[in-house]
Amino acid sequence: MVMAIREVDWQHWHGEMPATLMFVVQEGKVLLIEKLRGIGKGKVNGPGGKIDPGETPEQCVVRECQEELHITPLDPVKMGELCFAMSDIPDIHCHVFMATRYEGVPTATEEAIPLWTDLDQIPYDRMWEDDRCWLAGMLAGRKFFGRFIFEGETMLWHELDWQAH
Ligand SMILES: CNc1ncnc2c1ncn2[C@@H]1O[C@H](COP(=O)(O)OP(=O)(O)OP(=O)(O)O)[C@@H](O)[C@H]1O
Repeated sequence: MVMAIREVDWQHWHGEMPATLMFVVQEGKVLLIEKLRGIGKGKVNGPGGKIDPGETPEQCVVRECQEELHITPLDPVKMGELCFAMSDIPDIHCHVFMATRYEGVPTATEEAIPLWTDLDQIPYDRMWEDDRCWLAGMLAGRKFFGRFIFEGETMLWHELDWQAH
């Protein structure tokens, strides 16, 4: 069977669901989570979630880290944006941040289990497929803009632009 790739008019695309992700990096490790509920339950990802009405992406990513891990990232830096055209859930527009400092102690909650991960041991086989395209480059300090088409959990198409240095 040949699967038709969904046509997406990216010029006029608008992600119905704005969301965020945070990657705290310290001493050669990145703070990932095993996500216990919501979209991508069971997968490894950064902490993050949906932006509430009236919230900025930065406010959201700090709140989500507080809720999911009981930490407050300090001075979040916006690293990129991810546009996900999804097949079975609303399209997601995700704002991705990094931080090198935080307050609090990463703590397991009902939403997430913290996983300090060596930068050279990222468990891509337990993560969303798109992470293979951008996560390593971002952790190396590069800013990006990506567009992806998913059918369920399978990535069918992607396009990634890296900001010039
Ligand atoms: C398709 N490829 C993908 N690759 C990488 N990350 C992805 C992703 N698709 C979704 N994500 C992230 O998953 C979280 C969903 O948000 P989600 O956990 O459902 O939101 P929130 O915590 O607000 O949930 P509840 O409202 O409590 O259920 C959010 O960080 C979002 O950026």
